[in-house]
Amino acid sequence: MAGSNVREATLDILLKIEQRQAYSNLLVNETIKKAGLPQKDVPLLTELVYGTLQRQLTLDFYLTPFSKRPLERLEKWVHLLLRLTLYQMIYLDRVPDRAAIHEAVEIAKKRGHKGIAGTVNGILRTIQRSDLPDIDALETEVDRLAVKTSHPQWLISRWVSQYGIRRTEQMAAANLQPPVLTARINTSKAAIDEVLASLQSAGVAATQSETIPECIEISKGSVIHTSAFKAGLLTIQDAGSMLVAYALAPEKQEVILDACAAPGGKSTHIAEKIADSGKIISLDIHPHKVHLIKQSAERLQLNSIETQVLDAREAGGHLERESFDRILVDAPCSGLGVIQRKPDIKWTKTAEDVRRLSKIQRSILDSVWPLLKKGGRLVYSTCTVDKEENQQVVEAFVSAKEDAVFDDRLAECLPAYYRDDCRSGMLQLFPGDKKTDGFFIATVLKTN
Ligand SMILES: C[S@@+](CC[C@H](N)C(=O)[O-])C[C@H]1O[C@@H](n2cnc3c(N)ncnc32)[C@H](O)[C@@H]1O
Repeated sequence: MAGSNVREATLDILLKIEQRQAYSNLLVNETIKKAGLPQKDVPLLTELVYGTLQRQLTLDFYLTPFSKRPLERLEKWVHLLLRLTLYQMIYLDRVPDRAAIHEAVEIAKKRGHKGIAGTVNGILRTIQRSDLPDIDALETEVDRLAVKTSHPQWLISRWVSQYGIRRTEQMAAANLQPPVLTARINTSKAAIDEVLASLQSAGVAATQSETIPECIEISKGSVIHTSAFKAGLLTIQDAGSMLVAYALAPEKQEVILDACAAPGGKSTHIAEKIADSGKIISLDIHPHKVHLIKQSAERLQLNSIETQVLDAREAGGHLERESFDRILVDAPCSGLGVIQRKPDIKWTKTAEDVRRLSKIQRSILDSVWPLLKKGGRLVYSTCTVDKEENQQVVEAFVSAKEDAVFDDRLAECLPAYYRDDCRSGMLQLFPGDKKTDGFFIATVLKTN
């Protein structure tokens, strides 16, 4: 595929994301599969889609003074083509500016008319000759940080009010870095060294993580076509997610509820931890997603997982009271901790979504609580850093239940590297801090 085709494919993906037709990660994977892109083009396509999406606010800030029309009044594809090209001019050293501009003009000629190609050419060539506008001239610290790190202003002010400016700077900067790709090895089936060697022979470069025993960090190559993956020796999972099974601390033969389980990353980890003994009931509200749990369990040859399509807010009325030793609520959330992997989240989620989700999270907790045995442990987790979905949900829940207390043995359950960050049965992980996504884990005990 020639360079302009990669850029056209990128433009199509960006347009679909803009029209909210799908999430970035799904579209990139689907396009790679469908278009049968040669392997050598995949890194460039991935970089162009994610890079342009990640940097879009900064790019628009730079483009604005050079466009006669306000950017939002340009045809959408023209606006996206300008963003995509400016991204290459500013952030991709390996693409010469004139090549990026030439490709853009060719695409504009093909998609539009001569006039549009001329406008695109004019804007980009003027930028090439000029100084970019100065972000530091913006009035407030929040505005400067928002534009510099390309995050919506509302989100930066929200993080500043929740965590202060330092932490916000750190998170926002980390979100612009390429994410660390990690996988979990099923160490009951194979030694890490064996799996690493098998991956290496398949062209995958990976090393064992220094923080979580069964975790490997992948620096090159794709694992899903390897024989080790097909044999069920590993699962792609973020390091933060791996900590959830630690926090739950399941024991052999126990009966466990995973209330929001698809695609099954944590259910399968729990099953691996208890050597596939006991029973894990894995619920999800979406039938097609429940299918993914089944597929994972099959690939990993795990028999202890039973799936059910069920709204966890109604689980209390469908499952037996006090029948579970442990319950995991890995709740639906805004995903504001995984912007590094899914940059569209920062442009699509709103403060209203956070509020709406926090109500769902609370009602799931309320519904499953009666199902937990006395003395049992519930783990609440999310992949967001927002306090309204994390501490505030779980603190309000615990204070509303007479038989619920935070379980401050959380730290003991976790690998040493994470222990100091636990506070009264809760752990908030931040992007850019401990090589994980932004992730929250709370442990709650049901008193006798
Ligand atoms: C954070 S994801 C779970 C990820 C999963 N635990 C894993 O590790 O692979 C949240 C899941 O909750 C599901 N969900 C959303 N609302 C739900 C509800 N009311 N009841 C049950 N599942 C729900 C979503 O379909 C989604 O699969």
